[in-house]
Amino acid sequence: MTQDEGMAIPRGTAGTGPLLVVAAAVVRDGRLLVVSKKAAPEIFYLPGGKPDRAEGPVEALVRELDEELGVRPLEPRLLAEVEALAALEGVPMRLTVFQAGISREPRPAAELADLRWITGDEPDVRLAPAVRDQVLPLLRRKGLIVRGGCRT
Ligand SMILES: Nc1nc2c([nH]c(=O)n2[C@H]2C[C@H](O)[C@@H](COP(=O)(O)OP(=O)(O)OP(=O)(O)O)O2)c(=O)[nH]1
Repeated sequence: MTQDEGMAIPRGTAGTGPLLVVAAAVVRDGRLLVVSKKAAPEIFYLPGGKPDRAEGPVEALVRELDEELGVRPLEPRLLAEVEALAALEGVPMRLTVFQAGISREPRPAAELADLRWITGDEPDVRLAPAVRDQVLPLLRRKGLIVRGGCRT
């Protein structure tokens, strides 16, 4: 084994520090787009994932949204940097959230178990802690997510 192989750096980390993840907050008609993956179908969170090595955050966002939903993010703008435990790995995570539109109706890839547009009040949707405790409250404070959604 070479030294490089022995010290392989996991995707989404710089070797130390939190797991780095980028994700999109896509809001339509007062509802937030969340997905679940077949690996953990009971947990919903924002579409996105771990940047590949040397990939910038927006670059990673573009790739992940294409892979997961077959869409392009429109006018992505930084919404928040959130620190929480990663829903799947259970390790410290830094989630960079971009608010964005999407270029077309999402087409969920095979790795996804489900896709929902939520207000956060759905009793059957269990959200990742970062989304439940930080992203959703922020979007509510901004008036973007409303109870019951909105029709406009
Ligand atoms: N995409 C995303 N991941 C989140 C959110 N909240 C949260 O805890 N996570 C966690 C779930 C996982 O532990 C980790 C991201 O994993 P992932 O499975 O989405 O990443 P990935 O697409 O790069 O997947 P992989 O290549 O490792 O299979 O971050 C969120 O809102 N969006």
